[in-house]
Amino acid sequence: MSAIPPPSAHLQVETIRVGYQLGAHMHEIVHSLSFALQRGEIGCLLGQSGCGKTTVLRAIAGFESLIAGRIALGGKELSNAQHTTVPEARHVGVVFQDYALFPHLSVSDNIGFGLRKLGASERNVRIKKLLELVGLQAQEKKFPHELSGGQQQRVALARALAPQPDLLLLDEPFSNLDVDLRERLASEVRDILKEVGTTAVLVTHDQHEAFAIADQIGVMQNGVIVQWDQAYNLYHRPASRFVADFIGQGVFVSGTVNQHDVAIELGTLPLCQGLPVCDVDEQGEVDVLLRADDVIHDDSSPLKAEVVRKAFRGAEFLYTLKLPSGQQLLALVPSHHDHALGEHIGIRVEADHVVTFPRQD
Ligand SMILES: Nc1ncnc2c1ncn2[C@@H]1O[C@H](COP(=O)(O)OP(=O)(O)OP(=O)(O)O)[C@@H](O)[C@H]1O
Repeated sequence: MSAIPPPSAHLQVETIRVGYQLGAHMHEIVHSLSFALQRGEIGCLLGQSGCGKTTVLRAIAGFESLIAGRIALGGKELSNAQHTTVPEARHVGVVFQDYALFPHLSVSDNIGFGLRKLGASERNVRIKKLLELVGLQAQEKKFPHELSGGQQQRVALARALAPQPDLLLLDEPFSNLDVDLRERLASEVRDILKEVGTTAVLVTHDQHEAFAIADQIGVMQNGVIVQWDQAYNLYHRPASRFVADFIGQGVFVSGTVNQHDVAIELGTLPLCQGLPVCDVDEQGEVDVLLRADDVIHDDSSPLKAEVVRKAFRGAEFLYTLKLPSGQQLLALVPSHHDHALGEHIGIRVEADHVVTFPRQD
């Protein structure tokens, strides 16, 4: 799935293999992984704990050498199997999960830390600009312990951006923050990176964070990228059952492909709606992915399903519904439709893109 990057890309990660030496044995963690980013693009490696995302980031930063492959930035080769340019010569900034601010330095001095080569007035102008960029003008004299987690992470971002790196790496930068704040800060960070035009790679296990910040997302599984795509396509056109399961909420129901449509317990769904070419991979018995937002609550529908579980999400309920056959579905329903467990409610399916996979028993 990971294609060889185009030679014009700003960041080229090309068939890299990375591992850790355990005694006499090299334990390979990342297997021939490739992706590329154009200048100013934000990429994200998204995957479960232990899949190797941080290892890829460390290889790009120059903390790990390559067993094979190459990494190039701005046309300059930084790593291959024979050579690893040291981290400090790469012009790559890193923002860590734990902020790693200097506790004894003020916000301004933290931001200006990497600007010591500049003259005092140039340095101050740059610090002021960065404070403005991250919205911390009022906090410039404070020390890290006087700031909230979100503010500290903004200082870390400003400090990493100060030397105008060719690439910024963000290693789970929001994982110490509240869930609510995470997504908000992720989209603020996106705005900041877009304003300065910095190319960036983020690693996270949180898909909402990935969706809020990235232009392109690589879903990782066991040291490989299984799909490199935009968030919309990962959700609506997952390339594998693993991606379908990992991204978003949904279930698989059994179906039978019949020329250009698929018959499921809830009716018949067109397989190629809106597509210029109808190219149906699977034939016969399949599993059909139904997202929670594909299942619509409709009192007038003759199709009924029993509410077996419900989770209040504020604006919506996430209902788990049981069909007469026993198959279960998920449905996101506006929360003013408050139905009791055991109640039978009318539903219909409204799926834009029908995604099928070979039947798995
Ligand atoms: N220094 C190391 N020496 C040996 N093995 C390591 C080292 N660092 C990581 N690993 C192993 O490499 C695998 C991938 O680790 P990595 O940190 O890249 O995963 P990750 O996807 O970033 O996970 P997490 O989200 O938990 O940080 C894990 O099995 C881990 O135990």
